[in-house]
Amino acid sequence: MVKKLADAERAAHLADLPAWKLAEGRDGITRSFRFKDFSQAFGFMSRVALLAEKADHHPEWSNVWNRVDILLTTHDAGGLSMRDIEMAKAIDAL
Ligand SMILES: C[C@H](O)[C@H](O)[C@H]1CNC2=NC(N)=NC(=O)C2=N1
Repeated sequence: MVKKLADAERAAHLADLPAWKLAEGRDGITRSFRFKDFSQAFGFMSRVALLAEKADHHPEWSNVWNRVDILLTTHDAGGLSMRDIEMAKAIDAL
């Protein structure tokens, strides 16, 4: 059973993810992406979707034209877990 990260763990892992921030009002991490146009944004979302399926760990996200906003939180843990950290690193590596 995946567990929520403790405060000290969060700080350590977030130091490696400078583009991600702790979410307001949700126990997770968020990042906003801007692309040239909708087609680029959707292509990015398609790649993230494949990562999510492979990891069985899925983002909460929204898309408006060239903007993609992602929240990563672990529903099974009720908050931020290592699965979110690992998914954020995989997304940053796309
Ligand atoms: C049954 C399935 O493995 C689980 O529901 C997975 C699916 N994707 C998931 N995604 C996220 N973000 N959190 C989860 O706890 C989670 N659990």
